[in-house]
Amino acid sequence: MNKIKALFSKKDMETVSVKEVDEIRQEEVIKEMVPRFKEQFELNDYKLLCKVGEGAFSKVYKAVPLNTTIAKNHKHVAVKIINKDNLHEKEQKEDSNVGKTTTRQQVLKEVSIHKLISSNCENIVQFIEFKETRSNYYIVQELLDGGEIFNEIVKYTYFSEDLCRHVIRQLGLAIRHLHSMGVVHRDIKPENLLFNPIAYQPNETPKLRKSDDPNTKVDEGVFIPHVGGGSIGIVKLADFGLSKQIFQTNTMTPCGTVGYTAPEVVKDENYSMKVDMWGVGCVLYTMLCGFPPFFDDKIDVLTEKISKGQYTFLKPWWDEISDGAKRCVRKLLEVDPHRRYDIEQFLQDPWLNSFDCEKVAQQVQRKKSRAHARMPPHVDTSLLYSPAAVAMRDAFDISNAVQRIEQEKKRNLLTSLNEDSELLGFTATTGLDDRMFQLRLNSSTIVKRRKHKQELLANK
Ligand SMILES: Nc1ncnc2c1ncn2[C@@H]1O[C@H](COP(=O)(O)OP(=O)(O)OP(=O)(O)O)[C@@H](O)[C@H]1O
Repeated sequence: MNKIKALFSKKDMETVSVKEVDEIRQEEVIKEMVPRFKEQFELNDYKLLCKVGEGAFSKVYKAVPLNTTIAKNHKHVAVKIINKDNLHEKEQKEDSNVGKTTTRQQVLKEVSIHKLISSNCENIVQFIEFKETRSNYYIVQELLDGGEIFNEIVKYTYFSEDLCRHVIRQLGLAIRHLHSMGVVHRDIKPENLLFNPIAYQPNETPKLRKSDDPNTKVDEGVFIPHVGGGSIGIVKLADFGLSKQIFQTNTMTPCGTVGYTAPEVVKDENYSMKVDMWGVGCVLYTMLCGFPPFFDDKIDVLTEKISKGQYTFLKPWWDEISDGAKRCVRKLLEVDPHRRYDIEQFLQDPWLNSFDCEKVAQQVQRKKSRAHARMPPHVDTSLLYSPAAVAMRDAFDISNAVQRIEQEKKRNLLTSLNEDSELLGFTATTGLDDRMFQLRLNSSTIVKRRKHKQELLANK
């Protein structure tokens, strides 16, 4: 209350605005709040409000800066907290997380790289400061209120080509900045793309593809060039835990998230900046159709598919996607890194530079009216709109993939076949190799993730 008294003593009653008093009150209330999280005890300069994310070794909180210099520029921030004890415990239990941030030196490396690259690029999450206490490391960064692009893919099932261009171009600009500083990210995935939200504008007539279930497809709304679509505005690249400054030298450290890892990495060959371009290809593919290019429950089969570049533009999901978009994906998912797009080539790609919302909208509208007539009668529409997106994170996370292999070994095949109600599966019906796109997604994994999301929301 002293601050309020001071304010009144400086100004006369009439000139003190309600807003000024409210702001001070809010500040005082926040300071007095009882800490809800154990991570708060050693952290004096920030008030943790709620958990906004979690990684293999960290928890990320939305927080209010109490230090006025930081509060001047940031009403809220994101504090990534890495607990030192958890880190060592996990390190011993999960040797599958090789290459992830583990030691103090690696945390400091993440910090120094993030610091180095976050200025002068609008598409990289801004670094604010680093703190270390007895129990934790704290990496303070700008808060991206929208959350992960991953969740938006799950929400809308896939993105329109306009929205894909909007997102992937911004990722491209972030990567150009990184690569120009000799830094390779090595973990490009939709979970590491965060965004600032914009107001959602519904479409008068929602656009549908023939693979959509009209009862459940959430429309992404109006796309506004250079502003965004859905509720996705500015997109920024996050998580520099696997980044490495390599300059001209090639690197051989295994890293990344299995499904998005480049062939030269899974084959243990020397690799370069081009691994990020493979990641861009995987993200673009996933945004365009709603499921990832490489998918398999068995890690060795998945690895084999990646190393051979075995992916397809599956029917019917890819039928309405333009040739330009497919060409761009092909140039990125090129097994030979020498033939793969580099960042400059990607940013000059004709499809990427062809904003044509009107034309696309008309085409979609025309196709929509024919959509149901063309739907093959044997295709179960309830399985078309990708449940794969919901399971993507699990499917691509190294530790989860390894866990699944273990579970699979334990599980008797017959029992698992009898658990029909627990398995969501679909097999495409074209002449292509079925194994390429047979997805068997364990619904319990989906349920677990949904529960986890509910807990996160409840904590907010
Ligand atoms: N600046 C931010 N603003 C908002 N949310 C964030 C921010 N940084 C991270 N998050 C959320 O926290 C999650 C985990 O953060 P991050 O990826 O940095 O942690 P990690 O431990 O390195 O994760 P991983 O296991 O993927 O390596 C992100 O996927 C995102 O949902």
